[in-house]
Amino acid sequence: MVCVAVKAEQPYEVRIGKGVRDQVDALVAGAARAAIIHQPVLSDRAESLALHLKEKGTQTVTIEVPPGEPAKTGQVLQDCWTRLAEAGMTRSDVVIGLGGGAATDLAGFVAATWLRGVGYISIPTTVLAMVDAAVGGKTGINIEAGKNLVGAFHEPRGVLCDLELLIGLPRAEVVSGLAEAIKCGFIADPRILDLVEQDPDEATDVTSVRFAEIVRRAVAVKAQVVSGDLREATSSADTVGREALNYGHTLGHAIEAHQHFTWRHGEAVSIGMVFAAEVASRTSGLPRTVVERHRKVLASVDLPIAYNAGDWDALRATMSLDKKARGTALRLVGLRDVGRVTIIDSPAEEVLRQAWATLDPH
Ligand SMILES: NC(=O)c1ccc[n+]([C@@H]2O[C@H](COP(=O)([O-])OP(=O)(O)OC[C@H]3O[C@@H](n4cnc5c(N)ncnc54)[C@H](O)[C@@H]3O)[C@@H](O)[C@H]2O)c1
Ligand SMILES: O=C(O)C(=O)C[C@@H](O)[C@H](O)[C@H](O)COP(=O)(O)O
Ligand SMILES: [Zn+2]
Repeated sequence: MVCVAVKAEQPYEVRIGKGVRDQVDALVAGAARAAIIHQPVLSDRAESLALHLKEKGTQTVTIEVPPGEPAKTGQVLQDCWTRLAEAGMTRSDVVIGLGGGAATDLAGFVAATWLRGVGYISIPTTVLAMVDAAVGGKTGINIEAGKNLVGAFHEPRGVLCDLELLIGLPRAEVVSGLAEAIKCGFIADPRILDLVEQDPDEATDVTSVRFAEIVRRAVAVKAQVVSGDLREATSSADTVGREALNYGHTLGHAIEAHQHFTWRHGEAVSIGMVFAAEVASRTSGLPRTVVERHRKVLASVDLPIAYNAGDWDALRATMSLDKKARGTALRLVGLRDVGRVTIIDSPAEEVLRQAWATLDPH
């Protein structure tokens, strides 16, 4: 098993291995009640975890939420609060999030808001949630106007990644998670790019050694970046903190909103990274070879690299609600080279349009 430490007010570990869900006991210790918020596909596992905890003396309630983005809504949040009230959850009790990133984002936000904050344990069950969503304490929900516009920072007590849970995960979901791993490759660890490029098929095989190394490396990047800038508070053009993890997300999130949250997050981020690279090649000296490397490595695992379903002006307006924007200035994460992140402050509208035009598949 691999343990990756995250520095926070209360430091915690991301544990990656097989059977790590058995380790939940130590994290629940001291809580009289646990609420397990899970996606429908995990209902059997949620029930067996609940039974296990009951046998150890912890009262449990299981709360099933819709699969995917429909879980990240005000209505579902409110339903969860109602269930916690019915269960009599107190400040010494814990919420457990079991599922993909949509479920862990929601469950973390439930924990952040219930009684102004109770303990939270994350058990991610998708690639994307393991390498990204479950780590770092960003929690929240979407509103129609945009992605994750309502949320809080609330760090988990621990993150348990059981790679065996990924067996049976649809390939499209595996690949969506790889988009975030590839992002980590471009911003910090080029070895991840090598691992995908050398054998894209094996990279998408969740039972392979190659895949396990990609996951470990991506988690290490996420943990290191988050540990250095927990609240996304420090960034300048030369020293970029947690905002680096938002590479590809300014356009990516706008696409998700315009597609009414029906797209996979990683697919939208994939297009967003190509866009950001195209902008960076015009503003920050990113070599064209690196821009083309984006297209090649993303396409090698069947991630989308083109987009023609959008009205630019509408997408551009949504991008203004990106959380990195300050005042009227759009701020984009860019690269000077692989592993050299920069902030592109107030890019010229013409440059954005040019980068947008390169996404046209025709
Ligand atoms: N908080 C963060 O730092 C952060 C980081 C990255 C992404 N996110 C968020 O994460 C979300 C995307 O997460 P995701 O890609 O995991 O999507 P998801 O949670 O929607 O899960 C994808 C699908 O896989 C199913 N699923 C989950 N586990 C499964 C399993 N073991 N086997 C089979 N099916 C399974 C789910 O029911 C769902 O239908 C987005 O909302 C995104 O904004 C948050
Ligand atoms: O952890 C972070 O910080 C990230 O930006 C990781 C992203 O992959 C993730 O999608 C995050 O939820 C986006 O954050 P947001 O602040 O733009 O909503
Ligand atoms: Zn993301």
